[in-house]
Amino acid sequence: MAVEFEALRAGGDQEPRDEAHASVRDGEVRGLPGGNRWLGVLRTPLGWCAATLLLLVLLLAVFAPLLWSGRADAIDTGQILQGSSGRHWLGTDNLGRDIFYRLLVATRLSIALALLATALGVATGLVLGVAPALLGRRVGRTVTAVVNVAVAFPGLLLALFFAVVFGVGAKGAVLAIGFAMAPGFARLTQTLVASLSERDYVHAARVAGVGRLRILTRHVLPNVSDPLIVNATISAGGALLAFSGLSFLGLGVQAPSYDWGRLLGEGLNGIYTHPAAALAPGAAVVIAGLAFNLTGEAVAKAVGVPTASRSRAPRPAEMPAAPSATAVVPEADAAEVPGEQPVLSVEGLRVSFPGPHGPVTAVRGVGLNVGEGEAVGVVGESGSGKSLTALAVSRLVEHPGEVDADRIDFLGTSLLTEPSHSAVNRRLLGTSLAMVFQDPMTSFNPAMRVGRQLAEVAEQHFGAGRSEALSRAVERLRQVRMSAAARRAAQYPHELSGGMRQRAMIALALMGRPRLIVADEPTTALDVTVQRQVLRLLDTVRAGDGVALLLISHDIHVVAQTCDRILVMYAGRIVEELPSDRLFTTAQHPYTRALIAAVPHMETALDRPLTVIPGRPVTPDRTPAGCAFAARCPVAQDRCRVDDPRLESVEPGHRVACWYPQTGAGPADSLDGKAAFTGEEAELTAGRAEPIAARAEPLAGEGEQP
Ligand SMILES: Nc1ncnc2c1ncn2[C@@H]1O[C@H](COP(=O)(O)OP(=O)(O)OP(=O)(O)O)[C@@H](O)[C@H]1O
Repeated sequence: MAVEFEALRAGGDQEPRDEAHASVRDGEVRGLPGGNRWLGVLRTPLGWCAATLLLLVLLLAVFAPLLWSGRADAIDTGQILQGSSGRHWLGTDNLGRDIFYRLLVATRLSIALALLATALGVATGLVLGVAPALLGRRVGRTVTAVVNVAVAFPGLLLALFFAVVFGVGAKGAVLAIGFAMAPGFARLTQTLVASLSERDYVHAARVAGVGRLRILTRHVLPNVSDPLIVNATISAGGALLAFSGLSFLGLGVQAPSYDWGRLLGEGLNGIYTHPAAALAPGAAVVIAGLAFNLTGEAVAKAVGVPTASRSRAPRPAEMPAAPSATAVVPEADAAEVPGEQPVLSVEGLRVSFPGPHGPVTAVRGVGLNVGEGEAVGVVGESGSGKSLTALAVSRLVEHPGEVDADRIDFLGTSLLTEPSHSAVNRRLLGTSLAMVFQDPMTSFNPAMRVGRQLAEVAEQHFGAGRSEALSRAVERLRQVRMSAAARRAAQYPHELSGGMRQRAMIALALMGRPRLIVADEPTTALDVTVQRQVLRLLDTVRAGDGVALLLISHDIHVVAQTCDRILVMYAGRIVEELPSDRLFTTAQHPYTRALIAAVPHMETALDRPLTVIPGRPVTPDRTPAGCAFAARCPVAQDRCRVDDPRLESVEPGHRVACWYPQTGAGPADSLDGKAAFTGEEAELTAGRAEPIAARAEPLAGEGEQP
């Protein structure tokens, strides 16, 4: 019993089952229908053994009491405590009753009580497991702490404790075993829910204003059901063993009822004279327990969930390597957007996470404005804080991340006056802000049809009925040039190609009435052709509907082609802001110029090494004093290593945070010959920043096949 409980507890500590889900979906992507997978598993030794044993146990549980209860209960005082014989295969008990028939009849009670206890354990565990996601942070933390304490107790000890609390008898034992199993399930559920709540499609649902309960029931629980079912099946074997143990100790089933544990206890008195009477109930417990365990393993194999016997060891959590050195940063105001009030206005945005030596600030005083219908690109190396900035303005940074800002105004309303998940923020962001994430596969709930996911926004925000919402979803899919939109709406995300999924994601973004689309690396996972189509689609949407766009990318050419203005981020700060048509001619920050120079292009000489930016980007926990780029900068002076420069305006619409901005006709001029740059930069001219809308090519979505 303890072994099974501990296995369940260990399951709770395992890595989130992303791999499991990935493999399930991979199986589907490879085109294996669900039925074939199950048949395939049934043909394996594990599959047919599990199926045969389970069938045998269930048949006995259903039919044995109907067929043989008369014989099992028949008292024969002339045959008391007989050994095995042709008439009584396993001998008789102290009232002369046939032990073999009693054993068969006891199957029903033994199995039923074990299943009941398992159901109670799973249900209680589920409630405790989802509570932190549903309740506020404080209550959630308390529930998690209680679960953690309960998990620390050995399962056997908990079961015995509850058995004493709930009293002797079958009912008390069911409650005892059920509640003893609950902490393990709660931990497993918490881990699974927590791992899924960081998925893009959950973020997307959250930003679309879908409530917590609905997110949990529609987007999270259906996707964690596989591992829970597998663990429940395996735990049923443990519950059977636990129940037999309690009955054996006299704490479970009471006379005149009997289960295998009770028969085992009675048989033990004569173990030396009639061993079969004790061994047979023990064997029955082992066989039935094996049936549940093997079934659990077979189910796991079919759905692709790693079980305790098939999973790898948990990885230790990643720890920051060095003491936090959060630099003090000069605050920068966002550049003015000419004309009307900006759609988004952010000032002094900081995002920090707790570190071993105090908070580590990953976004350090970012200020930005996005005007009506304007496309603003955020570019920078990996880890520069682009995604966190996007998540922070969308109010999606999760605990323990802390967002602090002087101002985050969206459509003239401050998002800081209300808690991030407040109904006011949800409504405002849900209808007017949309997010498009990098990975179109993780951006959709794999268990829901595409059309339904789109329709959810219309149902949630516009009170549309089911069919009306679905027709709106199909209409939006058509708008993003999805071929056979109605058919695609009825498909699951894995049935669409990567480009189609990203189009569907944009259609999802358009289900509300977005005034701003935040697209975080929307084309990184796509090939070059599809990338162009998606970028052009975003541009068309922007031009057609006047939707503002905040496009995040590590590819400076992608943002230059798509956006009006570019913000270059380094180490959690904006180091340069300029119009994209001036990027290749007048960029002044050495980092921006290095980024431009590092991108190979058609004219790049293939016989020379590609240009790279020397050194590595700084991490938030090792941000140095002074300019964070100084250690990699070919023009840095002593001052750069001491004082961090402010983001200062150098000309209208152009701001640079550098003590020694590089001026000249092209980014390469003043840096030519320095370590980070080559003469190839000179070839990067203004003509390269051709806006996508200027091209006459049609969108080529129709021909795309999944
Ligand atoms: N939940 C978190 N806890 C601690 N640090 C985090 C967390 N999320 C992000 N960071 C850190 O914040 C920094 C900025 O992360 P962010 O994801 O914004 O970078 P990015 O520029 O978007 O990079 P990429 O292009 O690779 O996504 C990184 O150093 C990252 O390690």
